[in-house]
Amino acid sequence: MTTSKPQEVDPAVSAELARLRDSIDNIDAAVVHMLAERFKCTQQVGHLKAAHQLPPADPSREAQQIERLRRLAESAKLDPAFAEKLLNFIIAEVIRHHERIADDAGGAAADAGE
Ligand SMILES: C=C(O[C@@H]1C=C(C(=O)O)C=C[C@H]1O)C(=O)O
Repeated sequence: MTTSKPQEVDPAVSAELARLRDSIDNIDAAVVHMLAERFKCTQQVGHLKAAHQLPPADPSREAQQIERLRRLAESAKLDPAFAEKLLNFIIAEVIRHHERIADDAGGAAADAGE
C-alpha cells in the first residue's frame, strides 16, 4: 500500500489538481441545473398526462430515447451502457413523480365527486 504525505506534494501538482477540481465543480453545478430544468419539464408532462388519463410511463418513447442517447454517447466517447443506466435511473424517478401526480389528481377528482 502507498502512503500519502500531502505536505510534500509538488506545488505545481497541487495547482493542477485544484484547476481540474474547479472545472469538475462547475460541471457538477451545470449537471444539477440541467437536471432541475429537465424535472420542471417532466413535472408539466406529468400534470398533462394526469389531466388526460394517460399512463405515467411510455415504454416506446423510452426505447427511442435510449437508442438516441446510446448513439450520442458513442460519438462523445462515453460508455453507452453507462449513458443508458443513467437515463433509466432518471426516467424511473420521473415515472415515480408521474404516478404520484396521477394519484393526487385521482384523489382530488374523487373528493369533488367526479
Ligand atoms: C416524460 C415522459 O414520461 C416518462 C418519462 C420519460 C423521461 O423522463 O424522459 C420518458 C417517457 C415516460 O416513460 C414522457 O412521456 O415524455
